[in-house]
Amino acid sequence: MTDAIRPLIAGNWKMNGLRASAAEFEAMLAGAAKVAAKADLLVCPPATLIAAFADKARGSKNLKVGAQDCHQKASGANTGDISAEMLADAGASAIIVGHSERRADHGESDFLVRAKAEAAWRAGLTAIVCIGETQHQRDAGQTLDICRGQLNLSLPPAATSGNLVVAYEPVWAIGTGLTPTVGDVEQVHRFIREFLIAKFNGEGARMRLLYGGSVKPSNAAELMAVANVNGALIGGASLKAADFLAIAGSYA
Ligand SMILES: O=C(CO)COP(=O)(O)O
Repeated sequence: MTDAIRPLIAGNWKMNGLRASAAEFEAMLAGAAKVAAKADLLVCPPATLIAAFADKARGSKNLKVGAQDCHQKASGANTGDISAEMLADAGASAIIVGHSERRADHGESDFLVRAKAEAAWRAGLTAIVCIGETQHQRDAGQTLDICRGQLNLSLPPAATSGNLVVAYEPVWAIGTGLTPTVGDVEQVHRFIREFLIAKFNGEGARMRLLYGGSVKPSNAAELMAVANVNGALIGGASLKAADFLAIAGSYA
């Protein structure tokens, strides 16, 4: 059943990119058509670049622009924050919520992540909810328990295959060059799929489930071929058009 799920290759630029990065984005846009038959592409630049990139991508069916975080409220006295409605207005089509860097650096709880996912939906956007264990938790054999807890508390009950993407990003694999074995990825993704089906029935069977953490052109084909891996959430390698498109090309 999962074979029918259309893959999503998403780039998370994190706190990287200036207006001059538009050239790199344009190269991604130009190359996107080649992989469009097999996968959807999403680039999540810093908030400062969303509107400019979304303007460039307007009308493109191949590549969309997303955001990396949002505030849970629509508007108000929240200095420095950006709402999902503002991101939608800037042209974003999806928002990453609950990235481990937000959970760790900004103390974001599962409850807040859930509220942010609901904020994305309120604005009509897809929520990409991130989960994953730390090295310490992995060493203690708690990987599946941690994932279960995060899934339980971070996913709102109204999740559908249209409004939710789940990204499994083991924290120890992010930016380290380390990746879990194919067997480990398969085990965790199967666990997540079973959780989603138990909670959301048929919708859970169709939700996109991304792997993230040190995905690069040299390991993408192997990771993307794992059962229940329906795409990737890519950090460092998504900053270069050649690498990002090569990863997406694993499906071509
Ligand atoms: O955190 C990530 C994507 O959200 C993964 O980052 P890297 O691909 O740089 O390991």
